[in-house]
Amino acid sequence: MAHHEQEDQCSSTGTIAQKIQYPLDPSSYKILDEIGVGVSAIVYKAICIPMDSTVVAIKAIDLDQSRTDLDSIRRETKTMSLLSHPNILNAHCSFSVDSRLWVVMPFMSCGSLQSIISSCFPDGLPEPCIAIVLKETLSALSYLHNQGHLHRDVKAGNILSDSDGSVKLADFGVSASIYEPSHHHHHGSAMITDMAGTPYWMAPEVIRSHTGYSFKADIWSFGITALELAHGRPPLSHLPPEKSLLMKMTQRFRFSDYEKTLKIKDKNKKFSRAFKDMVASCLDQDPSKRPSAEKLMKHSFFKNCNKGVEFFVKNVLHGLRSVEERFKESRNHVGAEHHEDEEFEVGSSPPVKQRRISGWNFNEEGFELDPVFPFFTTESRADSDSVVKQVRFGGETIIPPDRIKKQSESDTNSEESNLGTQLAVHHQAAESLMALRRSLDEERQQVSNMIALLGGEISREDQLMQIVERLKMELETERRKNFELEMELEFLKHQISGADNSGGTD
Ligand SMILES: Nc1ncnc2c1ncn2[C@@H]1O[C@H](COP(=O)(O)OP(=O)(O)OP(=O)(O)O)[C@@H](O)[C@H]1O
Repeated sequence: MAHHEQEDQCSSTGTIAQKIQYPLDPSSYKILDEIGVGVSAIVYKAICIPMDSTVVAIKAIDLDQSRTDLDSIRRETKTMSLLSHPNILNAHCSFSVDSRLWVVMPFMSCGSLQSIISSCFPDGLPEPCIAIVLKETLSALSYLHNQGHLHRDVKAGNILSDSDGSVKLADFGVSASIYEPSHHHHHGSAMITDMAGTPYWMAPEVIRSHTGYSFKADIWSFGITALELAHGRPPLSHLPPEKSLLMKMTQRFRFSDYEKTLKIKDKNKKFSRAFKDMVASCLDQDPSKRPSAEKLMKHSFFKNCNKGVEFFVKNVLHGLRSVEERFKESRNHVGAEHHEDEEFEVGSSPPVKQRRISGWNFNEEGFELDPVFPFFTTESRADSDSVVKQVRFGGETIIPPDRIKKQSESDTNSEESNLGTQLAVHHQAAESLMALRRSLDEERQQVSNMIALLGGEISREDQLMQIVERLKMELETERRKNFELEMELEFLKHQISGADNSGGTD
């Protein structure tokens, strides 16, 4: 039974009267296939029967999971329908069907850039194609910002593409207003104090939330999207999407550090200086230092992007299987290989377990950001001798193949004993760190003694410089190790609360 909550968005205003009005009842549409699943929505490919069977996409949003009322949605969709830009995907119409809101929109036959990457370019797109996609997206963002709107959920999953190479930014307003309804305007400028968007793409000030959300937060997400397109997934996506954890990480995120890791990790992958510079400017911790969308358009990366959409069509879209086929395949794939790779699954609720992704690793030698969670497992209860330690290789966490099976068995059978063992191992690690610190102190003392003995041969200034240098290095090492332990502890807490929750429901 359909309720026509959504009035005609188009005919009521003379300004866009030429826009075709799509029917507002579900019986006018025939659903053909499922093409995607979001957090609380399913996206279908459908035809609109009275409209010469035009192919459309219908996003069916579960209103029970939303915190807003239909009036706000209606207002938001109305605002949206007044916006018009070649790189913005406008919905045809929307109406409610039982507890779902159907948003009918043009069908973009290649789906989202996220779906393209996940099925065909797991390691990311070639730079000239990234430039094309980002340029089009930025043009949409610049328009939105100039009109006084924020997007609040910029990511590859919301950039859609058609087979002719057109690129459109989608999900403006609808999802944002539905999932995150309360907007507070401070001092006349648009500042939103609630959480919006998806954690990995969120700017640090948005995660901290009390400082508010402004246009510059969209620019941060744009920078993260650039990295997502370049490497197949956003930074930190191997961490559980808990905001508390991501807050700590994002605040420490420095693009320069991140870049160093990538150099070590992915030697064959070379990006231009202009690209890196553009991304770095978006990922400045200080929002006021990030460029506006308009200014970013003038960046040399976009100015020198001389390849047209044909290049994108030829190198990415050409020969791509249909979005529905890819979606089906990804679902089967996820079902079959779930135990091997627990990365983000299209169509599932956000993952609660640690995801073993080797693509993003911040913890190379001499590098501060390393949220690597050591993967320990046991063959027998709390027997520290039988603990299988992870083997770190080129920044990836590799579990010896013969251990994987045992590990997955023990994962399910003795999760608690694993946690116990992990805590014991962490305790040991903490102790060995203390021991290391003691031995460093001793060594420092010996060096001082030596210096005192050799006093006549090295100048006092040089001696002091040497000591300072050495202490600096030691401090850096300690800081890194402490950070590592802190992250591991967070992860363990996360696992323990996960185990508690699942224990409660059994
Ligand atoms: N208009 C469209 N035309 C073609 N495919 C679409 C369209 N809209 C969405 N899709 C496909 O459906 C998938 C899921 O879309 P949806 O907007 O629900 O999820 P999302 O943006 O990835 O996640 P979230 O729910 O967090 O916004 C997209 O990745 C895309 O491949």
